[in-house]
Amino acid sequence: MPYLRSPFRFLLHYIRVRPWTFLLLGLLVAGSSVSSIGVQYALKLLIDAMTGSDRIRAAVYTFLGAFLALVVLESALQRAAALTLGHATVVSGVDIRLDMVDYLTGHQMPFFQNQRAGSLGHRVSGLAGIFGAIVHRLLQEVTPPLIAFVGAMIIFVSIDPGMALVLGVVFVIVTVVLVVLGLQGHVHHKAFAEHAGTVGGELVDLIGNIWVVKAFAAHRRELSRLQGFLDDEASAQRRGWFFVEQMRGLHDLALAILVGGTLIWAIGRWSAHAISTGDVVVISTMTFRILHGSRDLAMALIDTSQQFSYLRETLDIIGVPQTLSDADQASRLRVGEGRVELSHVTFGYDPSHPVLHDLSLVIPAGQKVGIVGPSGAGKSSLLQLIQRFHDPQGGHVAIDGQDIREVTQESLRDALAVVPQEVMLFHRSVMENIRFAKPDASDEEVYRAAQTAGCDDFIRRLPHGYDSIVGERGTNLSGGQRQRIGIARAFLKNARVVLLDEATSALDSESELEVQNGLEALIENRTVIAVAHRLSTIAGFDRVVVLVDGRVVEDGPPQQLLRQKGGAFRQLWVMQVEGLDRSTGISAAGERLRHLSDKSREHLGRMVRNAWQGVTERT
Ligand SMILES: Nc1ncnc2c1ncn2[C@@H]1O[C@H](COP(=O)(O)OP(=O)(O)OP(=O)(O)O)[C@@H](O)[C@H]1O
Repeated sequence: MPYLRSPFRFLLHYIRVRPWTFLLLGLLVAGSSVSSIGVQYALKLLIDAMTGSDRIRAAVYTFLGAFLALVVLESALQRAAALTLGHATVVSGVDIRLDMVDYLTGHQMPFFQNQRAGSLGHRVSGLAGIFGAIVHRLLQEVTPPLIAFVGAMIIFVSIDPGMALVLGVVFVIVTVVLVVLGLQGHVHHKAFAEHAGTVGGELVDLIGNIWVVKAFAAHRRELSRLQGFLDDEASAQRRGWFFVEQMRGLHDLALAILVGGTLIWAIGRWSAHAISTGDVVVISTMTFRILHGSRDLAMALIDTSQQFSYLRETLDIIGVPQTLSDADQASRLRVGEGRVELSHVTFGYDPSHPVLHDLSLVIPAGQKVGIVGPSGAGKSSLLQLIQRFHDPQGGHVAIDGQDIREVTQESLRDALAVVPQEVMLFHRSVMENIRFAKPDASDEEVYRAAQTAGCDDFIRRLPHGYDSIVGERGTNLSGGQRQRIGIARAFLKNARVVLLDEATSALDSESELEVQNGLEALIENRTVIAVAHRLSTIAGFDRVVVLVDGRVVEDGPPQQLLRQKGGAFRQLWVMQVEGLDRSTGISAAGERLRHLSDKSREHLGRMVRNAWQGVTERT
């Protein structure tokens, strides 16, 4: 989106979305500022009519009427401007946040992994706030003093052009000096903003890791660490305030001297009968007004420049171009039987360090494939490529014969049901979380999905059954319960291709048995690609692919692979049957396999056999 590239374009974009509202707003603000000058001028005419030698009664009442009418008009226009401004910023704030979240969801997963979710959320809300603040400053604090200045100059020129020139120059000098000084103080505001950002980040981190804090009895330690950050923030804030107050004091002094000087001069001219009483009144009130306005103007300009820097910084983060967007001519994926093909796929998060090497796999529709291998072999990366969370640097992935880069990401993900290793749940009810897969599913369908996934019983035992709130990220549920809800959600989606990324990793043996039936129902008549550390999950699958360092080292039906003496799959199987748990067994095995990664595949196989010779012999 080009308007995310610069703060000006950003502002302009959201003004253009509602041109009439903002035009009306501009007219109302200008109208109320002009009326306020009219009020001053009507007052001058009124006083002149009252104090003039002829004292025409009718003229006095006419000017009084005009004065009162202008006072009412000014307030009415001001109120209308405030209401329109409120409306414009509120509705634009909704648009901005929706657009930003829409744009954010188009970023690749690493973008989110590299950012704190809390801070991104704050930035999205912050953008709406900044838009409102800038529009408010420009229309309520920059435009009125400028119009007042122009109006005052017109009145002063009609009274005394010399004085108009002097006051005009003074106004410009005072404003420029204040802006220059204010910008120097920018460094204090910047320092405060940075410290405030750090405190915010620390708080999010602390609360997000509250379990660790409690488990390590680190409550006092963390409080004193936080106190350090808060103290730094407080001193930066104090320096900023002190600076602003110094500026205000300086301005008040200049204001007193200038207004006093102007009045003395005006009264001198009035004594010499060069100007009227009304002129003296209008000169003094307008001088006071524009010099006061110069401070508001300077403050508003400084503030706006700071808001612009914050806007630029936020757009630099949120508005980075999306690296993985749909192709221009992308069509919807035409879902067929669910054939998945990876053809010569080479992929690395860092292209110079591939995690998958020239990998080819054809998975016919309806086949159930288990992907096994040591930790870091690239199993999850393979599933991510099928979901197109990344594009491979070489080769391609196709579903039902269509290259997934040529179909819309939405249609691709519609066609896949995924149960990840760590099931993410919204801070919503269980019902809403399961129904997320199919928003129009009836309650009955949700219950059925939950029963199939083996989670109906425990859900009904929750305090509010299906209406129970699962807590942020599902913290009110156990890991196994979350995973079963994840399976129910995938079941409800009813997609042709099912991806399981260690879907049973968080289940104990008892729960696993409960879920096994659910999983079997989920995968029935579907293409299944399952990453599994717990090999029992895939024992009944049609095929097992063993990945080591991003390469396929074995591929075949599990029974056949199990018969291969010294084969990698057999080694892994033996280790689990022998009772070695995942942390001591598979990971260690994985590490050992990984060290052999640079050897040829054949050599690797031989080394694997040797490495686990002892274990094999015991079988
Ligand atoms: N987002 C990422 N950015 C950079 N490197 C990554 C990222 N995700 C994974 N990797 C690296 O890619 C390699 C393969 O990781 P992957 O998660 O695919 O392995 P895996 O076989 O699924 O491992 P595990 O069984 O431990 O889950 C690892 O070296 C890992 O460190």
